[in-house]
Amino acid sequence: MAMRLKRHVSLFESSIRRATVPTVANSLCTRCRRYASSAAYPENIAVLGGGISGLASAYFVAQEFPRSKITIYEAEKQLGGWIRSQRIPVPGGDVLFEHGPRTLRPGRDSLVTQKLIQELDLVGDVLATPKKAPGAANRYVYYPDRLNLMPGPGARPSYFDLAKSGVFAGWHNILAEPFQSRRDGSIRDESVGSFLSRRVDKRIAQNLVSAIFHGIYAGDVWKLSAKTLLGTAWQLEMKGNSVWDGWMNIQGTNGKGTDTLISPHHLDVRARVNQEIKVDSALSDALRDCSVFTFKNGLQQLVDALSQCLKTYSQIEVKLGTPVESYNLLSNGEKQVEVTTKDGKPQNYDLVISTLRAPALTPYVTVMTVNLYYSTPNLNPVKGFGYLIPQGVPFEQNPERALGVTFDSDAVQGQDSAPGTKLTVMLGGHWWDEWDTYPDSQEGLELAKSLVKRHLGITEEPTRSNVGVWKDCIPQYTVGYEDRLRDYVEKTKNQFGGRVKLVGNQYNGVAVNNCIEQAWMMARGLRHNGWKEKATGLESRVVDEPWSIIPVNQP
Ligand SMILES: C=Cc1c2[nH]c(c1C)Cc1[nH]c(c(CCC(=O)O)c1C)Cc1[nH]c(c(C)c1CCC(=O)O)Cc1[nH]c(c(C)c1C=C)C2
Repeated sequence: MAMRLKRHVSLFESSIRRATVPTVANSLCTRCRRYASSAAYPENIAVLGGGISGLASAYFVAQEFPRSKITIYEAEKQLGGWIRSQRIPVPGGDVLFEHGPRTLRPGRDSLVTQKLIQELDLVGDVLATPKKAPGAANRYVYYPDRLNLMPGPGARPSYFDLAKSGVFAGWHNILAEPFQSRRDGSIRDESVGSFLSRRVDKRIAQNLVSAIFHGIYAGDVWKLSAKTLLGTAWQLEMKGNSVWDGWMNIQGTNGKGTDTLISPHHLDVRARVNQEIKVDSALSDALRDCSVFTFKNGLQQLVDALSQCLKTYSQIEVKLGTPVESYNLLSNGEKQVEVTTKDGKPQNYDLVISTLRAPALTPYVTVMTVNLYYSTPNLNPVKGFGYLIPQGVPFEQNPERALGVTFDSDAVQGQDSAPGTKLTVMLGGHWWDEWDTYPDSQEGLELAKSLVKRHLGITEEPTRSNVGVWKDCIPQYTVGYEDRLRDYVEKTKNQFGGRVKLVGNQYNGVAVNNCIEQAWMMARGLRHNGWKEKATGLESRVVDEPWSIIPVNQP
């Protein structure tokens, strides 16, 4: 703990040094700082929402502006949003139940998360699952009435069995893709399902790709946006007469092997991350060749370490159980934003970072997670990461409306002190769209037990279980998202003159890594008077510029 605090203090001091040099003149004149237009830094900042996006925003903004007072408003009594890990006592020890997000991916998107892990001194607590471990390599799709092992590094499925099940039905039509004419240029967007049906085969969307979209978005491929979620293929289609032709047309552009396309926003993020983020070898070695990673006490360890760290900053105040009702730009000439909470009196801020939901931008889905622990080890006859259930599975094979099951005792090892078998059944998502009420805990448990009995043959009663309903937890980037985002960014910029910055899982991806990266980008953009600019922080995300061609392996 002492070491952690020392590290925070030294980071804090170096931030103060960096921030003090250009602000000396203004810091001498506190009266000047009262007026936002001439102030060197925002005196009062509000962060709306205490999930991972809000906490990471407060952390990175505090590094940029060590003299600002930062208030975090959180509606719940607890920080961290739906990242929630719980230790449950069981006979012979305890086990960790993960209710929401459970693992992180180690790719390029995780570099800012890695920086955070280092600064919070969590490197020694990282648990990485090697790519070749059965808990990573064996990924299954349930179709139509059995588990199918998917091909991948370390997994050798029987191609005969795969062909027989029909899970890959329609793939041969990929050979005809180059001969399908490209879309009409006036089409602004379409669903993932429609795009795949048009370019390849409807069965690919129904029986296979919908499973992957269940695993990430718990969403419906017939509603999710191809332009947003299959961006590269969507762009390539218009670079030639087909996706394949577009791909061939961009090859050789850089003269350095295979080329690909990258959006202006991702190019910007990549350049800044490469320039500024350095990861120590201790962490990069720990994450080399790993498929996913988490912490000894689950993902909540990251939230807890971040919250503890923020508590050591005297500039930060956390208001729990304080839902924000509204925020409005004041017309007092000082460009301040008035934040009104449910019970409190309004407070004025020079800058607001909102991670709150924007209902006009995306709908949400609700997911039920049912954690099951059995004290019998190896109860599950299948070893692996888990399985996903595509939309094309017949109703009688999935009357519970489940999305998939993770095999937690295989996927992450080193969190539990008691042996046994741990699974999580995920239900609902888009299947529950328009539902007014959801199954209660008892019904949820019964649904999960009936599913694992039919799919995995597990009939034993779980020793411990937990059921959670996460209302509106995953935003859905549905058809037309890019246009709605552009309008929303424009409207927010004009309405608040740039004094409201936008961060969260509604903008640049739903993964924890995406949220942390975006918080860092936002905070970084506040430098050098960036906080005063008439911008929301998402301008590069909605810029109307062509995608760039870069080598696939460009760092
Ligand atoms: C707890 C429910 C969640 C579901 N999706 C997410 C959560 C938190 C968010 C999410 N899940 C995955 C990603 C991809 C990238 C990443 O950073 O990890 C995101 C943003 C991956 C994932 N999660 C599960 C699976 C099978 C996958 C697929 C890809 C892979 O092979 O890693 C588990 C799982 N998550 C959800 C369901 C329904 C589910 C089922 C087993 C919804």
